Amino acid sequence: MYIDIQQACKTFQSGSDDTIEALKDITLSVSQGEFISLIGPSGCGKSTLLKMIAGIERPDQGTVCFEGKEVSDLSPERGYIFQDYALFPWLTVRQNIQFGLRHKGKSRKEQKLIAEEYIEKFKLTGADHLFPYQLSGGMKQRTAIARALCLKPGLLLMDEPFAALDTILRYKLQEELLRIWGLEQVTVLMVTHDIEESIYLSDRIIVMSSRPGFVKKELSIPLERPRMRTEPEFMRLREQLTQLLREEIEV
Ligand SMILES: Nc1ncnc2c1ncn2[C@@H]1O[C@H](COP(=O)(O)OP(=O)(O)OP(=O)(O)O)[C@@H](O)[C@H]1O
Repeated sequence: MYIDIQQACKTFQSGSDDTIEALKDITLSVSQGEFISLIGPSGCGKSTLLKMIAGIERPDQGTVCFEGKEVSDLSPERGYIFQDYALFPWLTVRQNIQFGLRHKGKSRKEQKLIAEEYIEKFKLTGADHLFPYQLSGGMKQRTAIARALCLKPGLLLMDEPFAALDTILRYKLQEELLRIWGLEQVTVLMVTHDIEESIYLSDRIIVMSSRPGFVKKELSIPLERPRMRTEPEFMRLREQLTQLLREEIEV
């Protein structure tokens, strides 16, 4: 199994005495090449789970394995895209993309060639000399994905990558992400709050319970791509997921 999580638990200390039980007995397996969405109420531990797979957080109990080995540290094999993209503000688009390549020990010539390829692939030509504060939300997002993907990770972990974007741009970038996913043969695990987005993109949707988060339901999406948001099966799945989430969210 590509990712294998067995009964992982995570509790955080908040203040001197209080603890927050974020994740409880998470068991989850992911095959290579799958596109998975994690969906669940706010604060149920989705980001924590993603960070455990990235190697940013460690479980208190249970195991998180990637390609058969327990995750103990960050690795370029597991690209992580933060909620706010975390671009380096003092570097241009091109320099942001080249950054990881330099650290991976690529020669200057290779860095330039690979950066150029990804600037083109992500339609950032003409914006390559701009700094993050000069970019639109979509450009920031494309730079962050290009920066992660140019390192050729096997796994792409994305934390609400489209949350800050307007609907049309979000649709366009969802299509773009599917295109890249098909092209790069990368496995994707994405956190989202958007039910429609999860159905449009995923092979499988993992629905988490409210905190402490556990896997409430796994839903395979049998629809052919490209998917139509208006087709009856899409709408039925949307209704089913809405109902599952409603049960978890107290108002
Ligand atoms: N480093 C930390 N220290 C203390 N508490 C934390 C830490 N990281 C997360 N938490 C707490 O753990 C719980 C789960 O947080 P997490 O960010 O994983 O949830 P989430 O499902 O991604 O939330 P959202 O959907 O709102 O982004 C929350 O109650 C959060 O406050």
